[in-house]
This record gives sequence, structure tokens and C-alpha cells, in this order.
Amino acid sequence: MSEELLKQHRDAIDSIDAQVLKLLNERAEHARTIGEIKGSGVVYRPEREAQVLRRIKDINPGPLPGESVARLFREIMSECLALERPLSIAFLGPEGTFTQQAAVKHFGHAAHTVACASIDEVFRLVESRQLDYAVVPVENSTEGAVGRTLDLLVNTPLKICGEVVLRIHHHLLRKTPDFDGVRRVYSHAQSLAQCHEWLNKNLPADVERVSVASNAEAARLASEDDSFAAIAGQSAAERYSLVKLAENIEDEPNNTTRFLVLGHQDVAPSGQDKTSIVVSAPNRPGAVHSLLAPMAENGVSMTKFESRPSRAGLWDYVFFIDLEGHHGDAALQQALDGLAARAAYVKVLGSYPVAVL
Ligand SMILES: O=C(O)C(=O)C[C@]1(C(=O)O)C=C[C@@H](O)C=C1
Repeated sequence: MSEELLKQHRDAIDSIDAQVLKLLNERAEHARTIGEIKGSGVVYRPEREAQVLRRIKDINPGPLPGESVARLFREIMSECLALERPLSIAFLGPEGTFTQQAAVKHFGHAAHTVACASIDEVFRLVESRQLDYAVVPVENSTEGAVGRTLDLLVNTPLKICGEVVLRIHHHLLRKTPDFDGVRRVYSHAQSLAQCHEWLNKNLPADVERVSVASNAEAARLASEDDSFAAIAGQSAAERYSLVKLAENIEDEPNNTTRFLVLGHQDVAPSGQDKTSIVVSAPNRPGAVHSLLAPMAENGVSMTKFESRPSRAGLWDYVFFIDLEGHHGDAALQQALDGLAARAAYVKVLGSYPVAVL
């Protein structure tokens, strides 16, 4: 190893770091001025953030991977936004849940995340404007929809202003690094279900499986008693200083959860958007089929169709539909008009950028 050559490269890095630092602060000054121009208006602009991140990925010359530079710029924008005004984000707690991981992935580390005891409380704190935005789970690739989130979306005045897609990795956690003496495994019911096959194969049949309110709560319990283990993610492991007895124990390797970001604003088009709606059909044969016609007629693609019993009547259903495009697009507007003429009820839950990270 040539010490001289090493020094040359380190000197070059020092000089580049000074330039990067100067440019970062110049960028921050522009953001601060933008904040002054916005005045008391909404500072967080999801469509602009999506455009910035997409552009960074597009123009990235490498060798850093596109995903990595996008993550770096996510943090840069998070700090710039905090100079305009720091954001407070309600998430389904406690600290260390996948929902908190999703909130940080979407808003970056400069946002202030606040743990809530239930999905209802997350909605309530943002509806009453005590906190700025909400992050709630809406569907998992193996377990399906999160019913409480869908139910609350029907009546909330909040709008969907973003989505977060998170790969879910579950680990078996314990205070000590071996399997001996584990009597009980705690986790959220959905996580126990997502690791069912692995547990059958790898743990003795007499180890009790106990569901608790969250994975983070499971990790907390495991940190208090060495005869307990927990199934939870990385952030819960770190938070409660637990050892990973086994990593990535989810049965489905592509296990993914989708989260929604909710706020009070209507988001402008970003160029690559989704629109979520909730619809109820009159209770007669062929009604659901007829609901889908306006989308086909206007060339609007559906990315999700989920039915859920309406809490208003015994046999009535509501349908949660995700469409490609923004509700301001002409084709989508026509499809929505056609739908309004056929459905008993239609509500646009929001148009928002397709997840970039
Ligand atoms: O463009 C804006 O409106 C800004 O406030 C700047 C900026 C950024 O850092 O790029 C910061 C926050 C917004 O959510 C979007 C973008």
C-alpha cells in the first residue's frame, strides 16, 4: 500500500467534502427562502419530493446505486424541510414498530415521530391537527388488508398524500444468544401468522405462541424475561438490545407491507400518481360488474380492488379501489364521473405519488 497514494485520495475527499458541505448549506438556504415564500401555508410538498427523488435516480451517474443516492437525498430534503418547519408524524406505536420504520423511510430522520396506542388514535391526533401527518399500515402481501385502517378511511376528513412500501423482515429475538429454555414466543398476530411454517419447523411444539398488540411490545416483554422470545424487526431488536437467534424467518421471502400517509392537503400531480377511492354498490345482481365499466371505458388501470363489509348494513359491501393516475387527469375524471352515476356512494380518498424509495 502506498501511503503517498492514500494521502492523495484522502486529501481529495477532504476537499470534496468541503464543497459538498457548502452546496448542502446553499441548498438549505433556498429551502428556507421557499419556506418564507410559503408563509403560513403547507410546507410539505409530496409531489415535489417525489420528483426530486425520481430525478436524482435518473441522473445518477454511479458508482453509487440509485436507491442509495435517493436515500441520501431523502435525508437532505428532510433536514431542509425541518428548517422551513419541523413536521410531527403520528404512527401506530410503540417505538420500534415497522410503522415507525415506514414513517422514517418516508419523511427522513428530521421529522418528529410520535407513537400512538391505536390506529384510531393516529387518525384522531391528525384530524384534530395536534400532529401534522399520519402513517398507518393498510395491507400486507401475505396477510391482506388492515381492516381498521380501511374502516376509518371511509369517514375521515383526512386525505391520502403518500404511500410507503416496506420489505418486512422478521427475526427471532431473545436476551441471550441460544435457543435453550425458551418457553414462549410473543409477537403481533399477523407476524406469528407470517412466520408460522418457520416456527413449526424450528421450535419445539410446547413453546407457547402468544399474540400481543405489537412486535415492539413483544420485544419489550422478551427484554424483561429470558424465558421469552419475540418475533420483531430490526428497529425493535436495537431498541430493546436483543440478540437475533434467527434472521429473516418470514415464510414468504417477498413479505411487504404498504402504509398510507394521511394529512389535510390535496396533493398536486407528480407525473406518476395513484388515486385511491372507496365505493359502495347498490345491493343487486351485476352491480359490482357495472362499477368497473367506467374504468375500462376510459382506459384507467386498477392496481387494487378490495371488498370489505360495510358497517352500515348487514349485507352491504364497500370496495377500496386504487387507480393509476391523478384525479385531475381527464381520463380519470371521466371514469370517476361514470362511477358516481352508477355507485350508491363514491369518495376520493386522495391522489398521491407512487412510492419512490
Ligand atoms: O420545493 C419546496 O417546496 C421545498 O420546500 C423544498 C423541498 C426540498 O428540500 O427540496 C423541501 C420540502 C418540500 O416537501 C419539498 C421540497
